[in-house]
Amino acid sequence: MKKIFDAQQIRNWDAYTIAQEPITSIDLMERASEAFTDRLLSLFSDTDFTIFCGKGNNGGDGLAIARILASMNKKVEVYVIEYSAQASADFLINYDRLAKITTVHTISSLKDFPVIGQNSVVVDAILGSGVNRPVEGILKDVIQKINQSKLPIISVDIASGLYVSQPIAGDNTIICPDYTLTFEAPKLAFLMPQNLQYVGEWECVPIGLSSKYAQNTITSYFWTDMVSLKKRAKFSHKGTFGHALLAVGSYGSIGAAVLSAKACLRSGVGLLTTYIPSCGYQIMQASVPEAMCQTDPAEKELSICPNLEKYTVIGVGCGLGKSNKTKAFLKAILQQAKSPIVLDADALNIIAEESNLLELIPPKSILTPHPKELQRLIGAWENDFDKLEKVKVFSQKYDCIVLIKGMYTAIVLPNQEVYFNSTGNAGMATGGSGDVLTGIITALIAQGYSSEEAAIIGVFKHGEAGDMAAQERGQMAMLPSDIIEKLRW
Ligand SMILES: NC(=O)C1=CN([C@@H]2O[C@H](COP(=O)(O)OP(=O)(O)OC[C@H]3O[C@@H](n4cnc5c(N)ncnc54)[C@H](OP(=O)(O)O)[C@@H]3O)[C@@H](O)[C@H]2O)[C@@H](O)CC1
Ligand SMILES: Nc1ncnc2c1ncn2[C@@H]1O[C@H](COP(=O)(O)OP(=O)(O)O)[C@@H](O)[C@H]1O
Ligand SMILES: [K+]
Repeated sequence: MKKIFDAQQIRNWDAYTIAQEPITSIDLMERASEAFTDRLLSLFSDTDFTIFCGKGNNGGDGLAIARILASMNKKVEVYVIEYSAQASADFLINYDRLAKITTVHTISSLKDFPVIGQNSVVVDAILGSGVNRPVEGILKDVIQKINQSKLPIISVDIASGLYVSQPIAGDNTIICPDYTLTFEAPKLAFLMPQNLQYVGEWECVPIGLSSKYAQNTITSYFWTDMVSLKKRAKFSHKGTFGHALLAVGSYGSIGAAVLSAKACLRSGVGLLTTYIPSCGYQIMQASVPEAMCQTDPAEKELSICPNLEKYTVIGVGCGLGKSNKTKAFLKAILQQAKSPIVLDADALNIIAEESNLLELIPPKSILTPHPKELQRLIGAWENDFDKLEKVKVFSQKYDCIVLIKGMYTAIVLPNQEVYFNSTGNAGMATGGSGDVLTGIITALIAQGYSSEEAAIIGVFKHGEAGDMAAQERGQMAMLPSDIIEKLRW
């Protein structure tokens, strides 16, 4: 698990490392630039480099990177954009160091903009985490020119012009990089779908910032890049791992019920009962023999709430449909449940339509909407940051855990913490993947994980299995069933 910090916290992290390691600020810049260059060269070994620098520390990095590349006999051209009379101290030191070994060009107006060789990659070191307003004048012109260059663009730390943890206001001009190599930790901006073009592929380059600072600094944003699991006790028995009920399926969607059931069983549940419409009985018994199966008296839909007493946890919604009878069933299940419920798909759509049901959601329930379902629940949003804020309000108000599913699924907790998931791929964007997730999370709660843990771990393992399936079959060929088959615990 990594913490995600805002721009001010990043500045403090830098300062804390300098004071505590101790290391001078210029040496820290050198370390960052060396780490960046290492990774840059592993991506682009046979190219020339054209580096555009601002006059703050991001520009200072650019100058140091240029010097390191030049010392390796790489062909490098460096341009400093003269948008301000001010320059940071470490920029000036690196300027002097570089000017001793090569020419440093300046760009004061667009006529200074170079013709860039076609074998070059562009390194964007204009503005970093210090950006605090939209770019104008020569900065804007240069950024536009770079974006038009059609050459690969690699941003140092963050694309110039992009805010670390704020939405973009108006029509800002921002570098559109192919890659962002960011220092130490992910930035919130990278995880917002609306910023895709301003991030490209991204990865963290470790530069040895203080781990103590990271431990002691409070944030509400986290990046889940690993999870830890409870050990399965040696003398355990099936009763140890809970009895889950999956109330799922309707005529034409028994497949959703089967997928959620299989995923639940592949995720360590002690006992599973599926509660499905009668039409699904034979399908379920034949395809998931490990699950017990109870049927609703209605042929094609769920209509009556079964006795819930013996169940540790309930998952409801996959393939449910929204008939009036099913709405009544859902209301009854919400009223009778004594513990958190995992709510997915049509269970969420019904709740969105019948807002009086919101108050009935048991505390610490987990809601797993995809974007459309989320919009039905919370209404439209202005941008991804606004969406996050709206979900936080919802989560706190109804004391429930809400997932914003998709790439980097966000798990929003009632205490206002948000966990962004690092696993998963676009091969999972196919009907049934969400049913698999519901089964996984339900199984984890059955085994005694808290709702918060179950959501974070379940989403991570779902994505991890999806990544393995994609590796084996390719994103286009993989099926939700493959995700289930690839689950490893
Ligand atoms: N994190 C770390 O630990 C490490 C970080 N390092 C590096 O430092 C970078 C952050 O450096 P930084 O703070 O000097 O900010 P940076 O982005 O270069 O901006 C400079 C100045 O520009 C200004 N300005 C802002 N917006 C503007 C605009 N639109 N148009 C015009 N001007 C604008 C604003 O000054 P102002 O004009 O407001 O006084 C601002 O202060 C970071 O991204 C990373 O690359 C590494 O070296 C080592 C370890
Ligand atoms: N581009 C993507 N990258 C990573 N994960 C994705 C992507 N698209 C979808 N997923 C994941 O796949 C699942 C899809 O869920 P959902 O849309 O509810 O599917 P369904 O309702 O058909 O079962 C979610 O867990 C989501 O996070
Ligand atoms: K940059």
